[in-house]
Amino acid sequence: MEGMILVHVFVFLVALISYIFIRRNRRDMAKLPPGSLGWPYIGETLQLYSQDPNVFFANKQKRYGEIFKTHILGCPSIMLASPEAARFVLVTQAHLFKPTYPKSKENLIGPLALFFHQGEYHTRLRKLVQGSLSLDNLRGLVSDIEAISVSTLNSWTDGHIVNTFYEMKKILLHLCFTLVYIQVRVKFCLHLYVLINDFCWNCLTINVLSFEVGILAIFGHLGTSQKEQLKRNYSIVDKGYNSFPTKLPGTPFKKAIMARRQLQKILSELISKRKEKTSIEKDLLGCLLNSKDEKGEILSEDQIADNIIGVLFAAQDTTASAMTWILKYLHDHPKLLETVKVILESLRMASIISFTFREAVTDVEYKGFRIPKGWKVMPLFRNIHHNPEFFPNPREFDPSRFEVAPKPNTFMPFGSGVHACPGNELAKLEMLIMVHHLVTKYRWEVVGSESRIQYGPFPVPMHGLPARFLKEST
Ligand code: HEM
Repeated sequence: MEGMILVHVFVFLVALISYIFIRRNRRDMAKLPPGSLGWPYIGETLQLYSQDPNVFFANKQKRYGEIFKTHILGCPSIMLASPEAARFVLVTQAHLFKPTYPKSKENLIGPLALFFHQGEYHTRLRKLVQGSLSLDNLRGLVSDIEAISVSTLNSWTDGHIVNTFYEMKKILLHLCFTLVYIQVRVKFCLHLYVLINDFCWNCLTINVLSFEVGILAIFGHLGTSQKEQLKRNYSIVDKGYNSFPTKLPGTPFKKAIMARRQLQKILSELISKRKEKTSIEKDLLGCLLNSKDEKGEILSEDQIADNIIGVLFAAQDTTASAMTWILKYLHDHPKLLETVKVILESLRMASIISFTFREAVTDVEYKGFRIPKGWKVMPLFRNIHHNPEFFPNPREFDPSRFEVAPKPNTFMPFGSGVHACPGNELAKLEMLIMVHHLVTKYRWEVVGSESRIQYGPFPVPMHGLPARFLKEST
């Protein structure tokens, strides 16, 4: 009897060891995806910067297929250009990949902002942000958005040439103030584009009138000096965000760090003032201030500030860029007035967020390929949106393709999974209102025939789409 037990134990152990051995071997055997890691350390960074990044990725996909490796900005990376792979990283196996940003950007926005985190903290913050951007809350904003859009559009019609992108940003700045009670805008940057970007941000001077009205709508009556401080610091952070991250005195980055500190101070004062109020507001600041976790803990002031700045950062250039593209496509295809489809097709064509970043937190195997721990993983939204298998003649602007819903996971302008965009309804609302007023009451012509794109960091028609606007006589 004892002998039998020993034999069973022996057989079981042999089976177990073989299983572990085979599994490990299989994992070791799983190879890295095809592709080139380029030169030591610099990898393929130079190739990437010497051309349009979208061409770089598209050529790679042609050569290696839907999953390939490269090495950029000092990071070994794996690019994923199929809907299934994007879903794997962003949705089904999201816990195996963490969000990743350069430290310099993280510090400028605020390291406690939700998109740098995953797990419990992220879930808690996300609920609050989503709550403040709920359809119920947005309904209350419709008339504000309309008023802002109409007054901005009217201000364009005196015959001068408008830098469309820059003007769109003003609208959004305005709206953001209304939305979250704060004063900073930092661009939602995908760090590959940081050094590519030579777009001139100097043109950012916040429109005094809209700034004043926004401040009034948000804070009631603020002292002139406080308003001026907000305006000044806001534009400094904005300028420094995409500059080279050096702390040498006098550089735009160093100035941005200092401006960010100032904003923190101003925000802190505004938070204290809000705390003194007895009424409970439903906006983002209200949601963050009133939140308690299961232990009854409230959010710290830094957590609140970083997340307010973070939401603004995520909200502004993305929507301004999308609206500028919509204007361009509407201008190029004047007969297409079916607003919703035009917006969707513009989002597909422009693919504002061309890709996103994650980092593998452990060795991961995907379709027989190994994604080593610590490597960057990039789902390439643009490549998916421009794949003829999912969108025939992908370079053609054709809103009618949205008469039929796209196949699952092939259309992700707002991302997917736990970090998908909580502001997507607001963005769509803004775009709808803006386009509605534009096409019903205004006409415009694009000045010049520039077809190039600039990245700042999001794709925008060159020079921000200079255009002249006319109000239609009623
Ligand atoms: C056309 C406009 C917009 C586009 C194309 C866009 C796109 C995206 C995408 C693709 C992501 C996911 C990034 C990732 O997975 O790494 C994202 C995240 C985010 N977006 Fe947007 N967005 C837009 C407008 C907005 C607006 C208006 C807001 C807020 C008012 C906003 C707030 C956020 C936030 C807070 C996140 C991070 C969510 C998280 O990490 O859980 N976005 N956005």
